[in-house]
Order: sequence, then C-alpha cells, then structure tokens
Amino acid sequence: TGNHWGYGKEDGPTAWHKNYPVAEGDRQSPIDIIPNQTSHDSSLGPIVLNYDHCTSINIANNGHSVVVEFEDSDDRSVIRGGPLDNPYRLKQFHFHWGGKGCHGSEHTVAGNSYASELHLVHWNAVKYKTFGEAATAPDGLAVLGIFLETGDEHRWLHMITDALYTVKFKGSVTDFKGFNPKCLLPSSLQYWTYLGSLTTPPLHESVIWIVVKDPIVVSEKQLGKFRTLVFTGEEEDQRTRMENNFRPPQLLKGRKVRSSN
Ligand SMILES: NS(=O)(=O)N=C1NCCCN1
Ligand SMILES: [Zn+2]
Repeated sequence: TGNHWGYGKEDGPTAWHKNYPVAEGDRQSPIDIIPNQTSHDSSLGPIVLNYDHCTSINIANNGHSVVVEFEDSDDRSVIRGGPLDNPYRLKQFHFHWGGKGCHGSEHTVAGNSYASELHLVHWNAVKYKTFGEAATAPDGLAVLGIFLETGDEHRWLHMITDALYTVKFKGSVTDFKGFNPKCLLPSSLQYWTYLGSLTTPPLHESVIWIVVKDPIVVSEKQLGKFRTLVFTGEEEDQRTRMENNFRPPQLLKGRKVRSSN
C-alpha cells in the first residue's frame, strides 16, 4: 500500500523516480566526492557538536535501516558552525551498509566506497516549527555523514550492535536510553560540505551535507550484526536480510563541494 520503496531490483534506487520524480533533480544525494576537485574555503569554521545533554529515546527497525531517535523538543543536542547559519537539532541517526565484504557507504571518495556510513540527522528549529516542515525546506536539514571502515573492533559500537537482536524485524522498537553518539565520531572533524537531498524517499532537496573526511574503524564482526536485521515484518513469511541499503552516487549537476581546512 502507499508509496512502498526498497533496495531490491523492482523497488530500488533506479525505480524511485516513478513515485518520487525529484530523484532526477539538481541537488540529489549521495555524490562521489573528488578531493582534488573540491574548493578549500578558509571561511568555513569548525563543526561544533553540543551533544552533552542529548536524550536518546529508542532504537527501531523501520524496514530500511536501524534508527536511534532523540528528544528534539528543545536545543539540548545541536550541531552548529561550519556551513550552518543556525544551530540544527539532533533528531535521529541511522546507518547504511553493504553485504559481506562488499561496500555499503552512500557517499564515495574518488570512486572509493567504505563498508558503511552513519548519518546523524539534524533540523533547523530556528526557522521551522517541525521536522516535517524543515524536511521540505532548502536549508531545513543538516546531515553529518561518518564513514565506517573495517579493521579493529570499535570500543563503543557494541552498545548499538548488542541491541540489534531486539529490532530484527521491520516495525520493532525498543527503549534505548543514555546513548551519546559523540562516541561514534573520529578524532578529526575535517569535512566536505555541499547542498543535497535525503538519500531515501521522499528524496527532499533539503539537506546541507557535512561529510567527515576521516572514517571510524569497526570490526567485520560488528558490521555483520547489522546484517542480522531483516527488511521484512515478523508476520511476513519472507525473511529478506537487511543489507546493501544504500543509494549509489548521483550526478553533481554543477554543484560545488567545499572543503574545510
Ligand atoms: N539517508 S538520509 O539522507 O538521512 N535520509 C533520511 N530520510 C528520512 C529521514 C531521515 N533521513
Ligand atoms: Zn541516511
């Protein structure tokens, strides 16, 4: 029913334009970032994250990814600085990943993709009253993208992966309090930034993208736990493993990508 979409052959990224024509718009995401074609902008200040009083609420399987939601009724957890003219409130974070051993990030760097990509989704509550309203405005959202590469075990990611068995099926939600996503960031927040869109339907062109250059390192075992989730609901007879839930890079269409120093 409704505009169901997914990552399969029939309902995947190449079919999204039928229900979401903006898929062929001029500021779609993700993109391939080519570092030596980005413009260094010394006016771009550092990204500042004030997550110290963030309030995580729950972790959920929405049939497309695993999502951790935050309390966003005030400015207790915000991102500011960099390309942003206002503070943007943390709403949720989620991941995109590949199949065993193959890649799963959405943004790529000089044609190279990472194993996974974390998206911290924020909205401009100074200019807009609700997330929904912000999500349709050209400066409504700011998404911080963090690459994940495989190697040593990540010392804090187990807090997420240990909860994944509780949200195996689409539509499952579990309490998830006291988690601060600052523990998932690399030490350097050097970044690229450009104007883009949501990478999932409705693909609104409302995102100021801030893609952090340095990846975090997680183990193959930790990443494998994401693949124990399924796209399908518990009541369905299909058990389709949740993997390769990423949109491939879209045309730049003349956009500039700026680099912090
Ligand atoms: N992958 S993405 O661009 O963050 N897409 C999103 N779609 C719905 C709401 C949050 N984010
Ligand atoms: Zn995302």
